[in-house]
Amino acid sequence: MSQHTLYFGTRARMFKIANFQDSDVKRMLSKLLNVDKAALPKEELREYNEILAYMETTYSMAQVCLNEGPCLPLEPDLEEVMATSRDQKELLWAWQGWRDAVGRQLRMTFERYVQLSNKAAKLNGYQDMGALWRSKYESDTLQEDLEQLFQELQPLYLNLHAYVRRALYRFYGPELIDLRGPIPAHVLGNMWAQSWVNILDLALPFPEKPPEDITKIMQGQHWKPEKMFQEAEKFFTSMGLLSTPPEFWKNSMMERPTDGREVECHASAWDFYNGKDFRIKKCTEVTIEDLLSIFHQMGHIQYFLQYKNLSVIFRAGANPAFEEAMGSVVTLSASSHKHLLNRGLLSQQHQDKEEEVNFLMSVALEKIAFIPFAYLMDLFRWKVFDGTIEKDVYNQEWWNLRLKYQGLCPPIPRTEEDFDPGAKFHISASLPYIRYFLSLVLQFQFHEALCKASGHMGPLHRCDIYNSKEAGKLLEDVLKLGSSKPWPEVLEKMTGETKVSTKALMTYFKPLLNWLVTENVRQGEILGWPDFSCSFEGSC
Ligand SMILES: O=C(CCC(O)(O)[C@H](Cc1ccccc1)NC(=O)c1ccccc1)N[C@@H](Cc1ccccc1)C(=O)O
Ligand SMILES: [Zn+2]
Repeated sequence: MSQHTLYFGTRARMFKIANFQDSDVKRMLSKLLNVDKAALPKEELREYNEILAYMETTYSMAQVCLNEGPCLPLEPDLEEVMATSRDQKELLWAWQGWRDAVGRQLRMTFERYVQLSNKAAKLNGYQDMGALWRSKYESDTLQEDLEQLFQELQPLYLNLHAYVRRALYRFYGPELIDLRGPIPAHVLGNMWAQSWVNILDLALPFPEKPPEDITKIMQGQHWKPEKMFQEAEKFFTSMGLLSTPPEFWKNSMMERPTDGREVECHASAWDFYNGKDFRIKKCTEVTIEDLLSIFHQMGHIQYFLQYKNLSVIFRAGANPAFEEAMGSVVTLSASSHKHLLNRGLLSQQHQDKEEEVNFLMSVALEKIAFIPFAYLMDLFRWKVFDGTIEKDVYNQEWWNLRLKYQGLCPPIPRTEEDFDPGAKFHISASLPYIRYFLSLVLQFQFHEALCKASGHMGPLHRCDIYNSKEAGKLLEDVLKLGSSKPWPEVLEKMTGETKVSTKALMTYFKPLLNWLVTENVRQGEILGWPDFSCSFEGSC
């Protein structure tokens, strides 16, 4: 890949872009100029690839061993513990064990990774690797725009945080939860506290009206991974979009291999750039969470299929957030009560007002809780790359950001022997993350546009674009463009707007925000975490 990139990058450097008129040619040349890590001298490129391989292998092979007995991998075992255990000691065991097994091992390597990354970025004409990552968004106000989006979403997050803190206080008590302080990071139902949907049972607004357990229904109906993939594909073809070729079903890895092969289980979608071979790699479990994850991956595949006739250089999303948003926007319809009922995954016909608040809470625990996490992941790395965060304070600076943006703190004291950011896949795999923050806002903006195109009337959270050929056409026209046009033009084609806007997201969650504010006022909640000195024994 590096040889190919270098060959074309070197040739592109022989031309002066300003001398060309054709906007496509100018766009192609400017994209070809960035050769990423291939700019490194041979020896350093080899070292860099070894470092990348070591970090990703360490992550994918890591396990946490019980005193006497089996060792548990992250997927599905440790994630299952984090999702279902309500014993804070067991949660702490998994949380700490994972960070000891991965983060600690990567600390030194990560320091060398930063050096070589920045060297490669400089050889491509960028200040540091963070600048190179940000350049993919072709905007010189990216960081200010992101901060603005984050600020607009703060009221929603702060109200959710205060409400969930109260729910956890009710369950775990004052020795663990400080009602005026940050929340310990191990009791949110997820290894990185990036999604809180697994503690919905503790945070249900109307517990007397619990939602049906879709995972149980899927297992009761004997769903298998292949059927989950077919279900996701059917959503896209129902909109008149493209079906997957035979190679996809032959070459994808849909389950963790049982023949002893060690695989990287973090889900991913792959384009082999030959117009025929497209694959998903996922260690699928039969759960609703994995079904929605497969919708996300199938969104990547649909993008591959739609832009496969473009020049290779344009076979990418309009920007990295568009790539992530396409699958997630379909997930918004697929997870709606209307859709799940229609697909036989729910039996309860009618959803009353209170059940609707419960539903919106489950979506908020997934999507709103995610906002500050997705934002801080690259705030951290951009500061590491630009030298603001020096290597001897990596871990405390990570937790400063986790406190400032997420209102979390570590359940046990951390030191600079630890490297907690490394315990997240994307940091060990050198994968940028701001794309998911931007995708979160974009997917609601897209959802609103597609719902409008489908003729949907009524609240946004009841919209299901399944079977809508009009929505499919709108989506197809955008996906076909790949990265051949500047993304504001593509956004305008889809939504009529040229700027990313939180309006649609706020509209979607309006009924929940109203309920949350009323509830938090009734409880006299403090929004935020003024008591951030982690003095409580046991908590933080
Ligand atoms: O990481 C993912 C899903 C994996 C992926 O589809 O984004 C995957 C990441 C990856 C894995 C290995 C190599 C490269 C990228 N991205 C792709 O498969 C992908 C990305 C761009 C183009 C084509 C495919 N989601 C994020 C954020 C997220 C997204 C949606 C819901 C919840 C959470 C996470 O789990 O923290
Ligand atoms: Zn993705």
